[in-house]
Amino acid sequence: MAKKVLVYSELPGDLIEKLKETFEVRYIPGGKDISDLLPDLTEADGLLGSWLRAGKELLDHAPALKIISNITVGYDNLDIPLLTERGIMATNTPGVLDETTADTIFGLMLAAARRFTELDRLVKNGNWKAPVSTEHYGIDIHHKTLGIIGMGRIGSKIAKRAHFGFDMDILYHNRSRDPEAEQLYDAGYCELDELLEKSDFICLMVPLTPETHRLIGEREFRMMKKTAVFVNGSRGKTVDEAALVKALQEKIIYAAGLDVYEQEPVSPDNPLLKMDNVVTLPHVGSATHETRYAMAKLAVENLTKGLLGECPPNLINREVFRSRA
Ligand SMILES: NC(=O)C1=CN([C@@H]2O[C@H](COP(=O)(O)OP(=O)(O)OC[C@H]3O[C@@H](n4cnc5c(N)ncnc54)[C@H](OP(=O)(O)O)[C@@H]3O)[C@@H](O)[C@H]2O)C=CC1
Ligand SMILES: O=CC(=O)O
Repeated sequence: MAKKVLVYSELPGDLIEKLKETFEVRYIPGGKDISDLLPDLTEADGLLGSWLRAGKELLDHAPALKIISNITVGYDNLDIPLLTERGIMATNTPGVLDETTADTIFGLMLAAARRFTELDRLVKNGNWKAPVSTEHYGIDIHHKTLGIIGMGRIGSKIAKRAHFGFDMDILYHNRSRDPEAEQLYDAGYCELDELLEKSDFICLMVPLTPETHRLIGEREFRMMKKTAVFVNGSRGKTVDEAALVKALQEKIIYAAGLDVYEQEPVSPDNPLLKMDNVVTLPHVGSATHETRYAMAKLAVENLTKGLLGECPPNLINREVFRSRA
C-alpha cells in the first residue's frame, strides 16, 4: 500500500504530481494548525510544509508519522529531541537559499542606510517639493565595517557581497571559528561584545536555539555605535523586540532592517511599523520564484528518500536513521 503524505504548504504543481507517482497525497495548502490537518494527520506517514509547530500536541495526533520535511532551513518549529525520541526523521532545506537570502539581507542594509523606503514614501506622497537636503541624507555602506553574528552558510554569502562588492571590512562572531571566511573575505573573528562595539552594520544570522533566544537585548544595543544599522534576518526571537524599539526610538542606534519579528505576521500596532528609521519586510529572505522552487524540490527529495528507506540528504536527526539501519 502506498504511504500517505500530507502537504500543508503551497507546492508547485509538478512537484505535487511527482509525489503522487509514489505516494497517496493529501494536499491542504495554507494548513496552519492541527485542526486544519485532521483527520488526515492521524494517518500520515510523511508531513511536508513550512511553518507548522511540531511538538507533542501535533505528534500525539500523528501516530504513523515517519518523517517531517520542512521547506525551510531554520527548524526551530520542530521539537527535534521529541521527534528523535519517537523515531521520526526531520529534514530541512539548507544551501539552496543562501545567495537569495544574502541578497535580501543586503537589500535591507542598503535600504536602511540610504533610507529608501522612507524616501519612496516621500516621493509617492507628493512631498518631494525641492532638492533633498541634509535632512534626508543617508549613510554610506561601502568601506564601512560589517559585523556578522552567525557566519554560516548564509552569513558567508553576506560576507562575500560585502567584501567583494562594497569593500567592507568584515568582523564575525560564531561559537567556533570559520577559517574559510577568514581566508576568502579577510573576516576577523571576535567576541560578541567587540563586534557590537566596532561594527557600523550588524547582521544577525544565527539559528533560533535556547542559546540564541534574545541574544541581542538592551545591553547589546547600548554597546553598538549610535550610527549603527542593525539587520535581523534570522528569527524574531533572537532579539528582545521591546529593547529594539527603545533603541530605535531613543536613537541609541541609527536604523534597523527587519525581515523577522517576535510575532509573525506582525501585529499592525507594533511600534516598529511606525518608525521611519526601520525598514520592514514580511519574512521574505528566500522568497523568489527560483529559490522557493529549489527549496520545495529539495524538501520533496528529502521526504521521498526518507519514506523509501534511504537516508534523506538533509536529515537533521541522523540517529533516527542509524537506529533503523
Ligand atoms: N529571513 C529568512 O527568510 C531566512 C532566515 N533564515 C534563518 O537563518 C538561520 C541561519 O541559516 P544558515 O546560514 O543556513 O545556518 P548555518 O547553520 O549555516 O549558520 C548558522 C551560524 O550561526 C552560528 N551560531 C549558531 N549558534 C550560535 C550561537 N549560540 N552564538 C553564535 N553563533 C552561533 C553557527 O556557528 P557555530 O556553530 O560555530 O556557533 C553558524 O555559523 C536559519 O536557522 C534561519 O533561522 C534562513 C533562511 C532564510
Ligand atoms: O526563514 C526561512 C528559512 O528557510 O529558515
